[in-house]
Amino acid sequence: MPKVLVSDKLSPSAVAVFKERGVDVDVKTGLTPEELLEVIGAYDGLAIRSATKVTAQVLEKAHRLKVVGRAGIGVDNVDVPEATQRGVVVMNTPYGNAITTAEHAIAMMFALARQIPEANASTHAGKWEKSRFMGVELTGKVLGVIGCGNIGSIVAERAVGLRMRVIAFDPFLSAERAVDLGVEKVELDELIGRADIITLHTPLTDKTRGILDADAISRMKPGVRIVNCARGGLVDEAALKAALESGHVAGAALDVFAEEPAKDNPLFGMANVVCTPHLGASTSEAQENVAIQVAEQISDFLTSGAVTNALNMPALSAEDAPRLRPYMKLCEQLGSFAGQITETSLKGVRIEYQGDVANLNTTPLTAVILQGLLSPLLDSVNMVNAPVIAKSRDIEVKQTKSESCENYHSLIRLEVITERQTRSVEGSLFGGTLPRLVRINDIPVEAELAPNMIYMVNEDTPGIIGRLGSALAEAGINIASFHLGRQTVGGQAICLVQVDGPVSAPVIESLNAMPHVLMARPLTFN
Ligand SMILES: NC(=O)C1=CN([C@@H]2O[C@H](COP(=O)(O)OP(=O)(O)OC[C@H]3O[C@@H](n4cnc5c(N)ncnc54)[C@H](O)[C@@H]3O)[C@@H](O)[C@H]2O)C=CC1
Ligand SMILES: O=C(O)CCC(=O)C(=O)O
Repeated sequence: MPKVLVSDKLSPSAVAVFKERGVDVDVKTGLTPEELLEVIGAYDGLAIRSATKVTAQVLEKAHRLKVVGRAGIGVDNVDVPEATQRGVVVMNTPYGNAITTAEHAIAMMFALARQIPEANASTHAGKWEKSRFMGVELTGKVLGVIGCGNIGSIVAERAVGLRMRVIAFDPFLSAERAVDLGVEKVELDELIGRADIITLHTPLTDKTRGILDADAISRMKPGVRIVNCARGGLVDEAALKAALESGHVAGAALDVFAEEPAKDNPLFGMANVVCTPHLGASTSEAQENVAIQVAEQISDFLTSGAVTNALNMPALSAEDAPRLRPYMKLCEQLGSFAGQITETSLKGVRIEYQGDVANLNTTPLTAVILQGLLSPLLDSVNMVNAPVIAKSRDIEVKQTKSESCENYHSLIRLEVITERQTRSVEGSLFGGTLPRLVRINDIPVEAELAPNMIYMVNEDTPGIIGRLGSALAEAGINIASFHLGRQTVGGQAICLVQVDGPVSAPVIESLNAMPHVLMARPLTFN
């Protein structure tokens, strides 16, 4: 039974989902980084929010870990490239807390416009400072939304409902979507110059870090207000402080900070700054949504291989997973066959999906082919990191699909280009489930791939099979099955022999030394 660690505070519904779906679960919140390093090796899955930092060090110790699930959106607390390298799938729950976070941004905007936190504190203190808290109306004001994805677009819709004029900057916002939302799509400079209030809803990336820096702030309208419910690093806090002090920025509402937990921030204590401790996603509804969603996603992945909302792996629905499973096996074997007979460095890979298989989601199949191909050549390759490894090694991967297929319901052809030659291998499913090799280097053959095999290429002359049989008999190796194929009479021939145990290097050497043998290799398959 797969085992999952819940290391951040998640709704108890998550535990119920794990149990229902046959996953063993431990809840250990508040672990120190050292404690996490000690326990992580025992788990197949890790469910987190933002407190747990899934660092390279944690991943190094996580020998069994297959999946990290973030109950939320931002995964800046997970070393995703390192997870990918180690073949760990990283998932998030992209929609579950979007409404809640958008509502928090709207609440922050009102809090800022009407100075509600300060007025609240003053009233509780019995001061009744009615004339001190003069606010501004939001109706008719220009709201600049930076990042108009799930959350930004909900904020925009709500703001339109408040009769604000909404302008948005997002390189991926289409003109049609902008019209649907009732927002005006603008460039960043224009937004900065026109907005009365700016709200941020982008992820923190190398491009967005400091998107509101001193220069951007200096170009804003005097009296502008800034709301940040996305990530702390988007706004330069020192520049914001200076602009608040000078009065150029009238106020800021911040749910997120450059360093969190934020215990000591330069903006704390300023009169015109409203702060919340990263509460954007903190409603019971959102936490219930993301906890259930992350538990479902992790469980499905660990029990059926279904991949939902992964950031480093193609999606694979629970419906597709069983249909792809027999092809996965075939693809792994085709890749592994090609990898085991490849000696020089790989330049390119061409994959053709023909027939019924062309109608399926073939991205995971390509990932498995690459896994099979690279595994004999490199350590620790799996379907998560294989495409990344191939890319990092400049191996060009091309895939084509064709619904027509001559002799089979489905055929998968893999062509591997190395420095010295191009080899191909083709396979199909017999009876819809049984993987079979049907062609090697365009020579027809029909073979099931078994744990121990010998692959031999030879000249098609009499006596070869007899000598091969004798050599194996002398070495005490029992032959389970024999598969032959040839290009033309007297041309190149191939032979795939299934044997009952591993074949030693001296036996392979003796086969390679036989006359008319061009190549003999031991092969192993899972
Ligand atoms: N305060 C909180 O508790 C929460 C904060 N968040 C933060 O909100 C962010 C946004 O979440 P979603 O809207 O769900 O993500 P999303 O992926 O749906 O939207 C992000 C948008 O930002 C845009 N974008 C990317 N780079 C940009 C750039 N350089 N300039 C302008 N736009 C750019 C993207 O095109 C995308 O449309 C998350 O990345 C997360 O960091 C999310 C949930 C809760
Ligand atoms: O889990 C939380 O409270 C933070 C949510 C968040 O920042 C996110 O989903 O990106």
